[in-house]
Amino acid sequence: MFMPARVRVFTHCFSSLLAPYSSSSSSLCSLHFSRPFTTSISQSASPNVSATKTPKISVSDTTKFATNILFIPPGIEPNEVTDGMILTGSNIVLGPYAGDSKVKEVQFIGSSSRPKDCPKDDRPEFAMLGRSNVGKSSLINSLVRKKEVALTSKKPGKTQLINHFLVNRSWYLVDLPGYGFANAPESARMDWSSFTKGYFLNRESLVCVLLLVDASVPPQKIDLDCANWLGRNNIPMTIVFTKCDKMKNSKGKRPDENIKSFQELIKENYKIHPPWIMTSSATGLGRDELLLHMSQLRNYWDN
Ligand SMILES: Nc1nc2c(ncn2[C@@H]2O[C@H](COP(=O)(O)OP(=O)(O)OP(=O)(O)O)[C@@H](O)[C@H]2O)c(=O)[nH]1
Ligand SMILES: [Mg+2]
Repeated sequence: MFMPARVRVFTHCFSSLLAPYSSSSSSLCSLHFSRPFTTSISQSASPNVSATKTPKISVSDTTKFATNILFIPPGIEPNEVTDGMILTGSNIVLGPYAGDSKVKEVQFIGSSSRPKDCPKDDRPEFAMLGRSNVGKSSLINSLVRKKEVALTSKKPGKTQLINHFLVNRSWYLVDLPGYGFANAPESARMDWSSFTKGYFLNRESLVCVLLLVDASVPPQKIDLDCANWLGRNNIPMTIVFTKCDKMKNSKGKRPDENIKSFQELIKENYKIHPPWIMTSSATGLGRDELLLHMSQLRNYWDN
């Protein structure tokens, strides 16, 4: 049976034993659930990037404890994981598919108002998804180290179209309109469900969705609903916590506490925890690590 590569490999075993799902999008969730990606990897697959085999050294108690919530990429067995293979500020294990993650050039290719108008060249792509103002466009600028490749604003609703940015002439970063719009003017609201959902459900070249979650606020229902919707539709995601520099927040909880709460809520729905990483576009935190993670997803995809 034909199954897109992304479904075979990178979905995170969304549990069918879910607590009742309250989102109005539940009618879209009739697709089958995938098996854990770790069991669907071909044993004969060989990495197409050079990688030094990490010597087996003892695994700390922390790692042993965390193994069931680590993201273990293709090419590695859970018992091969050592502390040094886990990317800082994340649950992501770096595997043999990780390769050159340097951004040498970036080109803005164009904006599309409909998913069917997006580039048709099948290059692998990563899409930024998240509430309006969470920092999607800023993260693109941070990843490519350019200030205004993607336009940002303090006001929510800045990005209104599907914007494709070609990196190193070989893969795309895709900036998308945000959902939520809690503080946005009425004119900036849009029908996220018909516009952006169509993109996620039909884009064959989508390697992974980067689901951006603001770490400076407690978990929001709309973000959890979004994560659940992606899981139910077998769309692979990496949770990217943004604004982790906002540590001096005197009111409310700190980013690390908010991240922990979000993880706890996500854990209920995923048998295998999706990859997550802490970032800040203001300080560059997590930038290199996220690029490395994307390189391993991309290289496996290309394989
Ligand atoms: N402190 C801090 N501020 C950030 C960070 N990322 C983004 N911001 C700020 O958050 C605001 C929104 O950033 P954008 O990148 O435009 O957010 P967006 O998600 O693209 O928003 P929409 O296009 O409206 O959906 C801007 O004022 C950014 O400077 C971050 O990591 N730390
Ligand atoms: Mg934007």
